[in-house]
Amino acid sequence: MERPKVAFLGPVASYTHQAALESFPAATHELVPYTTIADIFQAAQSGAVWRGVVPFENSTNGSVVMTLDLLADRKKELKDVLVCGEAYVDVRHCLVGRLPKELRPSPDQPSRPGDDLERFKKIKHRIKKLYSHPQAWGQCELFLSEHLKGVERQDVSSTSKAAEIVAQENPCDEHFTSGSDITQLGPDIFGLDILAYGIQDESGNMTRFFMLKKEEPEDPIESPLNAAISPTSQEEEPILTSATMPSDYASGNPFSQPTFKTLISFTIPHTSPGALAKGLGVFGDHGLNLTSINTRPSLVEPWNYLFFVEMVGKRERHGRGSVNAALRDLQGVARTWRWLGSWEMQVDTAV
Ligand SMILES: O=C(O)C(=O)C[C@]1(C(=O)O)C=C[C@@H](O)C=C1
Repeated sequence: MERPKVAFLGPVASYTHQAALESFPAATHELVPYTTIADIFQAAQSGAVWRGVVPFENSTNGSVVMTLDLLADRKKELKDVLVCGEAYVDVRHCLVGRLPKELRPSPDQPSRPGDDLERFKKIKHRIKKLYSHPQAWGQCELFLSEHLKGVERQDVSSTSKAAEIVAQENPCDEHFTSGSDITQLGPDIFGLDILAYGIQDESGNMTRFFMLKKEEPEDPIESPLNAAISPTSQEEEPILTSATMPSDYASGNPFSQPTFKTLISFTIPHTSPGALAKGLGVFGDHGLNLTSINTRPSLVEPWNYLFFVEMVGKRERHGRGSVNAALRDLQGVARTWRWLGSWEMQVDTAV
């Protein structure tokens, strides 16, 4: 039987690949590498894949701007893409490259903690260029500024792409000029050596990933997509809700009800004083706990923004509940809004 396709940011061994493997086992899913986060959104929109996995935010370096910009969907080419899940992955960056033969640890000699750093100090002057995903630099700033200050950095589409380039540029130890950081899966796959383990600034460094899908008929009715909301569309919107789940999230109780999260984007009339406070106020009015807020330029007019809010709760097709009620109120104060999905919340392992 054909396995459902899942898109991830390739090549293999990126953190997005790791997140995809954790949520969609390779035995039952076909994991397909894509070059950019935009390609993954497009593959979800076109139905070329059943699910897509994209990074959303990192605990050290914050939001992944590319993902927010695609969720903003300014060209209205991704109108059916919804977030349908999340996953947390521990991100332990490794600097990889090629060690000279004499410094390569022998397989039968277990290496001791700190060995890698001692080795690294002997060869760091040979590193002339670093490659990585832009999001990763900000997670490793302390190590990079202490040991590799001033070394040229080149942004590439993923940490595994960086490792692939480094492997090609350094076919043998005599040609060791560049390094990249990558998951611990990477060095074996690309035939590279780990020059330094765990170079991220924060030991608890984590990235949260979103699972994307194309909207399905059983999903709640889509909101008027980034379009002006007229009073009639407010009445026509058939929002039927049920009570949102009681929130004992992160309790770890296996018998508790699953808890959901919802992502909404909206724009406000910027010249109207208090518009943003009113927009955010509707969620508080309905007892909804906001879990993240982001903004991106709307690109409709300079200094106008699109706001993203994430909350605990679920928009449902049938019944009455807090998220649906808040969305009804939001229609009265927002210029445009869009529901971007509701999904079962996962517990951050650091909690
Ligand atoms: O380059 C990768 O390995 C990715 O999966 C991308 C990405 C990101 O965009 O945040 C994912 C996790 C890490 O935080 C660094 C990079």
